[in-house]
Amino acid sequence: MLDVSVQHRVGAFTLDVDLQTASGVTAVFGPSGAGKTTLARCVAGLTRPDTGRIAVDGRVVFDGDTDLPPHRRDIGYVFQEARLFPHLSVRANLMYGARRDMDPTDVANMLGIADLLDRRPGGLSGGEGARVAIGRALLRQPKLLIMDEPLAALDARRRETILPWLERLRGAGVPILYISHAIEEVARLADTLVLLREGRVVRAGPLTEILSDPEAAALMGPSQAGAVLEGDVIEVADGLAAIRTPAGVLHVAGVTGGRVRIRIRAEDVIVATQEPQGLSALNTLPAVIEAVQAGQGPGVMLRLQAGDGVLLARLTRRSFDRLGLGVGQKVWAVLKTSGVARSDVGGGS
Ligand SMILES: Nc1ncnc2c1ncn2[C@@H]1O[C@H](COP(=O)(O)OP(=O)(O)OP(=O)(O)O)[C@@H](O)[C@H]1O
Repeated sequence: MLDVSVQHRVGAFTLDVDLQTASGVTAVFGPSGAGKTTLARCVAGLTRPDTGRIAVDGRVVFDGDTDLPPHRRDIGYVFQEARLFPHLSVRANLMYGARRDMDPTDVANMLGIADLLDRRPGGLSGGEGARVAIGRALLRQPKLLIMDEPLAALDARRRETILPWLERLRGAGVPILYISHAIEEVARLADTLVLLREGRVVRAGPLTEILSDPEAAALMGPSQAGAVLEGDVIEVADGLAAIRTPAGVLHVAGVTGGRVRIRIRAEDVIVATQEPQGLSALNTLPAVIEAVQAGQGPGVMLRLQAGDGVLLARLTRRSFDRLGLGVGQKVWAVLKTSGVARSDVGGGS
């Protein structure tokens, strides 16, 4: 879908990236200053890299000879702020740059903005404005949609309301390059994860694989680490959903049905050497320690194989030593399930 090899220097910073993405959502994740926006701008044609080659859907948009302007690259770009035209209606904003014979109805329905078509952007909430901006980009029928921190300008509550719409976008078939430094967003939306640091790709691969890799967790910062499990709701009772995941059945509140993704933060996993009794936590899974990654600080990251699923657990070195833990040992993982996301899309695990 996207084939990028670019080198670009700005001031003291050098971007040097080789990246090939598949269909679906590719998240580019990294700390502030990693070069995420610079990469997105090079792909979109807003920044001209010093050297390199960029192909979108097999078509070269930049190399030594070619440098197509942004509007000829068949790329949609959604920025942090919606950047809507205040004097145009929502409908006219949506249709801006789209083929005249396009009908915005389907896209407006998908994004839940069909009732807003005759309004002006001035009266829209931040979340509504963001959805209009996404709809406008989609209506140009891009070969690639770049979303650069599209939720960063929204508060936590608005982010929460718009994420399900973005989850629906995953099913719309347009490949998405999703730039973010918010791991919760990335864990909910992405199929493929690219870790960018200091202008370079340090890891790239399937999201679930990278998020369950202790070495990648160390690169991302241990407080961000957490494996993602995908599963199906098999029953809902007392407000709790039973979800069948590869790691076992988990019970989670706030989920109604369908296929879901659950991010389990490494900090929310407690490890016990015996099956715990009389515990308030709902989710206890038998597991085997598969790998141990010692950090520079007081923490140790464990990779646990639970059934056919993988979990990460972060313990203090002191607890690790006290419990006499090691690779190959059978343990019990006790989960404080958090960060549960509803996802309509059967991404498979
Ligand atoms: N015009 C410029 N002149 C000098 N340095 C620049 C310029 N533009 C970007 N940089 C530097 O390039 C580096 C990468 O910036 P970039 O905006 O791509 O990072 P980012 O990963 O998107 O960060 P954030 O998450 O904070 O948006 C930063 O160190 C930034 O200061």
